[in-house]
Amino acid sequence: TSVTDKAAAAAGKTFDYIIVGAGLGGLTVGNKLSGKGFSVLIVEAGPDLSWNPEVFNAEDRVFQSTTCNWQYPVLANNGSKLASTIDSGACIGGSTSINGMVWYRPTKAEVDRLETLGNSGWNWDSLSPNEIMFPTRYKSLRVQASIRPSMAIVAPSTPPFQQAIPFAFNGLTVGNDLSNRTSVVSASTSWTIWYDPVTGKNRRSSAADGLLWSPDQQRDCLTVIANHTVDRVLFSKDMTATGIVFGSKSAAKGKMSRAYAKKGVILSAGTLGSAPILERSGVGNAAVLKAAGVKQLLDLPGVGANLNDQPGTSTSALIAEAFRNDTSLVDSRNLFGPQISLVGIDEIWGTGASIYSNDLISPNALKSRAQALVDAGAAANIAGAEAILNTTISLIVQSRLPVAEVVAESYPSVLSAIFWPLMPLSRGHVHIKSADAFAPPAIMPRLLTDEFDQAVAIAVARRTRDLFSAPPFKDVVADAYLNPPIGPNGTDEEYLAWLSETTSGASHWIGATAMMPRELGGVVDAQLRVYGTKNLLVVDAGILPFQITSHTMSMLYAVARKGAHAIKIPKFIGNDDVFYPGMLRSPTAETTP
Ligand SMILES: Cc1cc2nc3c(=O)[nH]c(=O)nc-3n(C[C@H](O)[C@H](O)[C@H](O)COP(=O)(O)OP(=O)(O)OC[C@H]3O[C@@H](n4cnc5c(N)ncnc54)[C@H](O)[C@@H]3O)c2cc1C
Repeated sequence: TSVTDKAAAAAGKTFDYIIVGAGLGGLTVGNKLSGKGFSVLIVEAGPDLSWNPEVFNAEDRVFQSTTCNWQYPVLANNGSKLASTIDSGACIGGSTSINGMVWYRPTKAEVDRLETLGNSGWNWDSLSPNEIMFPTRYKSLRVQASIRPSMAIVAPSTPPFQQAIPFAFNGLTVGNDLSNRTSVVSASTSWTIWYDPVTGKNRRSSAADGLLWSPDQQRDCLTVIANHTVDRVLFSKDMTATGIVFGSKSAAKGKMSRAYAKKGVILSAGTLGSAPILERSGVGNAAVLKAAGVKQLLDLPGVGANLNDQPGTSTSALIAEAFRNDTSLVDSRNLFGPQISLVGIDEIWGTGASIYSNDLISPNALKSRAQALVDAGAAANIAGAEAILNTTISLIVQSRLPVAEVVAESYPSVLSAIFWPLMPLSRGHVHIKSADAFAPPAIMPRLLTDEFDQAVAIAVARRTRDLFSAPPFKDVVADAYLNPPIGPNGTDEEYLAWLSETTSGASHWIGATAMMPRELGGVVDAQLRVYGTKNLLVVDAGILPFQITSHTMSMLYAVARKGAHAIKIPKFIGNDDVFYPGMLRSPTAETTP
């Protein structure tokens, strides 16, 4: 494998495939295609930071670090610029170089819903979720990589949360393994890490670590160019993708180069990167392209719409001074300390859940929700908006999947409950503002604009505070209302005001190049091909039309694997496959390394 910063390695050259973005999707597909002998060029906007401990050392992970982070600017619902930014991986490895490393499987119900939304062949059986796992560098270390015994199941340091969480969420079953969940549980989780016996530390299993740097994954026919941004896709007259225009901002006068693809161009620039590339290439909504000064080649109004993330924030309580060194209570920033609970509408509202489910399934409510999305430019048309909303609603109401995730953590002076609605109905958009490849896109997430999402967030905020004022925390907490500083009788309006100030995306951005029928506003078909084009695919998180309850990574490795399959590699799953079944072992079966 050749990894370089030099445009000359590709300028004017022709490859079988060109992949845009060296993140989870791009590296997975690149690994598969080059593994079958195709010549592959991957162009990545960010640098190689594999040497940087903030990236490789899982235990020194820095939250919201500026390292390898686009920190995309973000717009409020009224169009004004917010002070907060959006985290997204900006180096080789993409977001897997900076993410939270939490890993568990999606459920059958939601995977099967991809097919009922009109994506033939996308179901539980064909995606083989029982084989969904992450790549790691050393096969021999795969058991340690899946989960460390010290944090297996419920981390020993978290029993107080285990005791308290069912108090806050009525009827919540305390389970032990999110990876194999069949219903709501409260548990620790698996991490995309591997244990390095040489340093005695856990290393991050990023897509780059497992698929690019790994000694047994080297290729003669794979070239990766770092520090070069892809501006646009080149098309022939019949809209066949023939290559890309790319360049580095620092090169003299931003000089751009071209590279050519015989068999295909694959966009894997992430949800917030691929839609802008399509738009700069003339593919998208007519009004957006006109405003940006880009000539439209293909009308595809769904590009950039349907943008979605889970709206996250956290409540916290102040621990009384006498208990701040109590290790049975405080996990001291233990990487494996957080305990995750997934809660459904029944655990949140009990018998009152029917008020919400009746509203969700009401045809009139559906119509006005869909109209609101179209009016906001968050859906291409009413039929598409209704189809997507209905999919999520049926997962909430019929399948009774969890609607919120609560991550409980304890620090020396505070107990904290980070949470987000898991299956939001709110949608936003991401578009270009100009044809400048180096200008950030205009991102308007419109988080918590749907009343159901608001209701879930308000209720979970209240419930997590019940948790702090109940046993076993009651006697050790000095102030159960530290954040938000809203007392026990806070109104919905007070909570909503706090939520709108503090909420930001959970970093699971999806949907801006959604896979669904074109007439519903879809951007790619079930083979991940961009409608109306030839030899152009999108393989990244943007193709997921609705949220998955398992964080995105596990699902996306399956998407990328299926994407590579769609490119028709003969004998795709074989001995050379890098996804090791050993990862699937139940955490209970782990042994000390
Ligand atoms: C802070 C954070 C925490 C997260 N935590 C978790 C977690 O704990 N568990 C989990 O399952 N998921 C988590 N995720 C989500 C998960 O990592 C992402 O969903 C996943 O990596 C997305 O894969 P992707 O291929 O779509 O994009 P990415 O992996 O982001 O890759 C896109 C790549 O394209 C490059 N690029 C963008 N534009 C261009 C351009 N114009 N030219 C060339 N290159 C370009 C980017 O620099 C990037 O390297 C987290 C994400 C973040 C950011």
